[in-house]
Amino acid sequence: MSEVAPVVPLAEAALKVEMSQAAPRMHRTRRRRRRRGGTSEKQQQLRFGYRFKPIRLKKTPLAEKLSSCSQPTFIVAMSNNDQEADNLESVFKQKRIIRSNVRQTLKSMDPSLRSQEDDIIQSIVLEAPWFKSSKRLCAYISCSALREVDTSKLLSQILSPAPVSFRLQKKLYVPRVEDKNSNMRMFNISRIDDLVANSMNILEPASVDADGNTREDVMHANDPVDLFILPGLAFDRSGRRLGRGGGYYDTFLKNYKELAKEKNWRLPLFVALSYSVQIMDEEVIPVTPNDVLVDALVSPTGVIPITSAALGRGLCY
Ligand SMILES: Nc1nc2c(c(=O)[nH]1)N(C=O)[C@@H](CNc1ccc(C(=O)N[C@@H](CCC(=O)O)C(=O)O)cc1)CN2
Ligand SMILES: Nc1ncnc2c1ncn2[C@@H]1O[C@H](COP(=O)(O)OP(=O)(O)OP(=O)(O)O)[C@@H](O)[C@H]1O
Repeated sequence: MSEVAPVVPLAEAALKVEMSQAAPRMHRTRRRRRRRGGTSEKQQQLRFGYRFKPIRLKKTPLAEKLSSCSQPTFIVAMSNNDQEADNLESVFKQKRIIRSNVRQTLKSMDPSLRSQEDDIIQSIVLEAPWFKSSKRLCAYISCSALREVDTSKLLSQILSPAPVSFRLQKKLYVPRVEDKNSNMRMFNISRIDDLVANSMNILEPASVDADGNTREDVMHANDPVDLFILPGLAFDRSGRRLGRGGGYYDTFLKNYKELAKEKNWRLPLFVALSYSVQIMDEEVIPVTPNDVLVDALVSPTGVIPITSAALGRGLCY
């Protein structure tokens, strides 16, 4: 809907979100990232055919002109709702472009490299003190057709019976899609055999076990989760995560964070597993207010701690 708006809001309205393909500027952060072995813009150009650059609010010529006017002017402008819808549409469009490019890159990844990276990533996790000390975990069941980082070794380790005299067995919750409206639950399982393939060919638990007992839903558990192991299509070094577009994880994580706040629980650590080719520079992935940031990434080159929560829990490079 259109409405009359004064000049200043219109100048702001004319600020445009754009995905720039402009020439790169070499700066300190980027040089630092390159030293760390991150995905440089040049590498992104090679992999994806063009460079992803952070989304920036850019002043259009109209905005420039309007902000230099000294007299108040009234002209027809878009309503705030229309602008928000436009910005969201632009973010979703950019997400679709990145998804499509990363899917292609993953498809062309050499299977033996993928399998090596799977092993390294899982070994890093299995050896990590923050993993060893986690008693309750939520993890995804990897789907190789989707080229997701393998979690099978992690899951079998988590589910392997602990020696009687040893520390407590870990408790594992895994996702189950409830409907097409971004609703997902996390159910406790104790054996890999508890899983059956869903319509998307991803293994998931039935809501009742083989004996007909209702499985424990993590949202009704008495104790907090220590660690989430998250999937995703792409990640950036500021902790942004691009999923497969269903909104399942973002919706779930938002609800879980609210539950933890209500119960006064410490927040879990949110850790995503990523092949090297899925990691992008800081703030390259566009986000909406619904997107939940991850605390750290585990890639074949090591752990990338992002938030103070990650550093506080002892995650380091
Ligand atoms: N292993 C795993 N389990 C998970 C998720 C996940 O990402 N990985 N989910 C995370 O949300 C939920 C399921 N969401 C999913 C959403 C899309 C697709 C999928 O097959 N997407 C295709 C594209 C389909 C299309 O565009 O029509 C793809 O990504 O290639 C799979 C699972 C819950 N369980
Ligand atoms: N917390 C939320 N509440 C309601 N809807 C949400 C929430 N988070 C995401 N969505 C919706 O889900 C859809 C997909 O969102 P988005 O593209 O960010 O998902 P994604 O990060 O790719 O997927 P996922 O979170 O499953 O990995 C969007 O329509 C978005 O509005």
